Amino acid sequence: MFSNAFRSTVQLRASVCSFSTTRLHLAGRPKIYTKTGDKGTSALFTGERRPKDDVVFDALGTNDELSSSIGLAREFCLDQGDGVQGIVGQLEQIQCLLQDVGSNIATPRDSATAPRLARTEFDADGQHVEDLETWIDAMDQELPPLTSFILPSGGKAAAALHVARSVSRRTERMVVPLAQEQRVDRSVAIYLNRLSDYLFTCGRYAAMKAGRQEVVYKKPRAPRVKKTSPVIEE
Ligand SMILES: Nc1ncnc2c1ncn2[C@@H]1O[C@H](COP(=O)(O)OP(=O)(O)OP(=O)(O)O)[C@@H](O)[C@H]1O
Repeated sequence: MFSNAFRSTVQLRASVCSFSTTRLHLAGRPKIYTKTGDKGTSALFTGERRPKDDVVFDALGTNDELSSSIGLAREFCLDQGDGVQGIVGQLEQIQCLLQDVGSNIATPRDSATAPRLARTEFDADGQHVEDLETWIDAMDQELPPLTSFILPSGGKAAAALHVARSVSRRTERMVVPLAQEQRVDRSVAIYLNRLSDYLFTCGRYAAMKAGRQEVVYKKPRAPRVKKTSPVIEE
């Protein structure tokens, strides 16, 4: 299941790829369904087809979930308004970059042609990671220091940002093995790693701006053991 944003970008990108020639047309208008995926395989940007349970599609699908969960968090930030408008703009930029992350994942670095590799390179100069770090540091200046574990909480925007953070970590887990095998650029794994720190900080920041207390971890009390009178066996 794909978000419309993901579909439209993938299909836009697909239009420059060889596998787009299989798309069905109705009165000159491309249809959203090609039916080419019905047999359980799908295409990479190189045109290569693989089973849909291939690790590449796991990574692509999880990256899509990440963008969707950021989209939801962004909507909650918009609703919250005051104090988090800056985050809204940043999240939109990040969603655009995640489309580029998807292109990188869908273009195996170990087999794609040089022009395709160049077109889908991600964050070669580390600027996108640096932007995340700048945004994290700016929010940290305003936040109270962390003294205990916090639980995802602090209002709808903050809690949704924590969901996005955990999806970001799952995307990273899918991408790391591909990066280790040099099938995805290492910069993608680094970006996802920093993104989860950014989303964590955003969650705390949104809670603070909403005037909400973050729920902190408290060690649950051990159940009290009932004292029973000794059983005297006859
Ligand atoms: N289940 C999936 N999970 C993650 N990525 C997928 C999945 N299915 C397809 N993809 C990737 O997303 C791109 C766009 O998805 P799309 O749904 O158009 O593919 P399809 O299932 O092969 O085609 P169709 O839906 O037209 O039969 C594909 O080219 C492929 O790279």
